[in-house]
Amino acid sequence: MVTVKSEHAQEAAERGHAPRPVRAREPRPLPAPVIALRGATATLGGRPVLRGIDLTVHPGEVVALLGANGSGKSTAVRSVIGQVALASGEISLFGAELRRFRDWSRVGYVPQRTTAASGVPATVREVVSSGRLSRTRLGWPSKADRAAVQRAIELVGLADRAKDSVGALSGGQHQRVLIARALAAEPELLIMDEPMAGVDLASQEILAATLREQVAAGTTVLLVLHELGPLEPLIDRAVVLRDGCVTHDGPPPRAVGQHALPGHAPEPLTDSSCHPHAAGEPLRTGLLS
Ligand SMILES: Nc1ncnc2c1ncn2[C@@H]1O[C@H](COP(=O)(O)OP(=O)(O)OP(=O)(O)O)[C@@H](O)[C@H]1O
Repeated sequence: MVTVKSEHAQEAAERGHAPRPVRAREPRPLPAPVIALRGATATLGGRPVLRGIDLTVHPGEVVALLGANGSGKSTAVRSVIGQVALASGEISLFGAELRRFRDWSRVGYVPQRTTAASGVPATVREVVSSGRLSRTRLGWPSKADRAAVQRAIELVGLADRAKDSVGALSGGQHQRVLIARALAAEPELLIMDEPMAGVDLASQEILAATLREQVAAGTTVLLVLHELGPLEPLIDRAVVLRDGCVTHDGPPPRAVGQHALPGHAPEPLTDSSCHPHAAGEPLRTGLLS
């Protein structure tokens, strides 16, 4: 075998240096998805609600989960945070199997419209502070903890209401408190179930600005939405559910006509199995005409 040395290699050899081997650069491993659901099925009240869902959310992505009433959106996100047990399938968070995942301070969750106070008198600051508990060390809030709570309150535009009882707030303001509570822990992943439900346009704009700031800081977001509204420009990808199955996973669909409005009629349960959405196939989500 004849070995041909390059001029450079020969020079190096003459100087007593071994030529540096030229190695092909190894592909960098992709970061683990922040959320990965594979083949998720769930049954509630004896009825299949999730029927084999695959859902992946990558670091820094903003993914909207869309679909008609009862299509399984809330159940899907509740399964991600361990509130609904799967009948089969797998879930991982930040690369860890859900049942081994302990680092909940990395996750902020805004549930579907509930009252933040649950009848207990509490101020806006107290409710928002409760979202910081997972980060609080030694049982007493540090200066950084207090600053994070104040920042979260300011982000949602409630600085002037911080000392007010949440019971005295409007529905939209309530929703902002819940969002601030989730932001107080400075989570890497924010999961929100219909954050815009019942929120007036002015509050929606505030929430959209808040979210824009989180996304710019690198937060990963999974949102359940009925309509894209002011959040549309932030959304990288939409996953559409229908009858517990994914019917679309890709660019956000354009909501048109009356189906773009909230409160549209649920779709009838017609399929008995999941059929992945084929490219070009019309989307039937209840959001679209
Ligand atoms: N705890 C429960 N027990 C029994 N059935 C349930 C329960 N929770 C939800 N369901 C049913 O599961 C199905 C999916 O509900 P889910 O709340 O996930 O839908 P969704 O897409 O979030 O709907 P919406 O847009 O109305 O919030 C619905 O038919 C609902 O009635």
